[in-house]
Amino acid sequence: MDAPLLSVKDVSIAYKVGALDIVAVSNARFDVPQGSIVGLVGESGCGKTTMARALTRVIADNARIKAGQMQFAGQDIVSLSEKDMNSLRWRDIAFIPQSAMNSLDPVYRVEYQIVEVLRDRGGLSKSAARKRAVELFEMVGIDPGRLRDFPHQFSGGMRQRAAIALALALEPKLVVADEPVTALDVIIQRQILDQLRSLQRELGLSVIMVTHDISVVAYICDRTVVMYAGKVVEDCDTATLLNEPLHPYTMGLKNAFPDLHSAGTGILTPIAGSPPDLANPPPGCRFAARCPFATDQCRVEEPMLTEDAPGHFVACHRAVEAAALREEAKQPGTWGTAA
Ligand SMILES: Nc1ncnc2c1ncn2[C@@H]1O[C@H](COP(=O)(O)OP(=O)(O)OP(=O)(O)O)[C@@H](O)[C@H]1O
Repeated sequence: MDAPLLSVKDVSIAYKVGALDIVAVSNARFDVPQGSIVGLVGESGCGKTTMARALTRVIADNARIKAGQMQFAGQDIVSLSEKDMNSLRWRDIAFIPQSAMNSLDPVYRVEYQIVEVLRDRGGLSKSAARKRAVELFEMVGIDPGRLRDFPHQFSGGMRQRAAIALALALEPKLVVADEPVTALDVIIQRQILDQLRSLQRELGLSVIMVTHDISVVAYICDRTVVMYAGKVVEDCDTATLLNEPLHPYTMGLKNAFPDLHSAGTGILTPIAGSPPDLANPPPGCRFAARCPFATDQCRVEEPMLTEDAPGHFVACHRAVEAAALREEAKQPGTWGTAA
């Protein structure tokens, strides 16, 4: 088997707020195989964006990567000099933010912005960059006649496509997309995800798709990493994750989202309660207070992420009983009773 394009190993990232250390990502580990789409999924605040941004090393001033390695194509992103990291950005690792307005500047025409990236970062001449901008717009399904528009003249879906075009400008190996379709309606979401999928196949890209929505993961991701309160709790291929999840949190997430394929008529069951305070996380399993299956052991002893079956990682003391727990998890009453 090929070496993964990216290998995240025991990464911890903390924010300093006054005297507090908020450990937003704690000992995260996962791989991104070459040419695959890997979902990073979990509720708001679980550390997905922090993890994703750390891959480009564009993190908040008060954030620090405290430990771990991020091996990307043989280089450790954590220990690269700022100069080397800068040459990796755009060219090897590109970022698509949640709001395209974070990558498109409202005061410049879209063409100018794409051409600037191609000239500055890619060393293209002005005429070659203009030609490439036309190709990129065609690639993401926007009429190149719209290149001279300003971002505000685009619909939300077009802006997001333009942000994808910008990210793909220099043919990166890895695209990190942070909730790229969250702000859009479901039909446009599907169109953009389909487009991203076909571009990913065509160009042999690897993609990290950050999302809180497990239906997005189901729709597009080959593998999925589930995060809870800064920890990776499950990581496996998406079909297994959806059909035979081992972690109760994954079981709960599945009940909580509509299916992107369906009209969304199924009954949704939220997971009662909220995640713990990351400045003062509880001992044991961080999900225990909301887990309908938690035992005394779960409340005191932290479960380690272990490989339960080849390529299937889980951090749960009760993983061996998962088949029975999955049946219980399907009952809506199971989820309202967490302490
Ligand atoms: N600049 C910051 N300073 C202090 N704490 C922060 C900062 N940015 C994020 N956090 C905290 O870090 C934790 C993880 O946030 P992060 O944005 O990575 O989560 P997320 O899963 O991407 O959530 P969302 O989907 O809401 O963006 C949260 O508790 C958040 O409040």
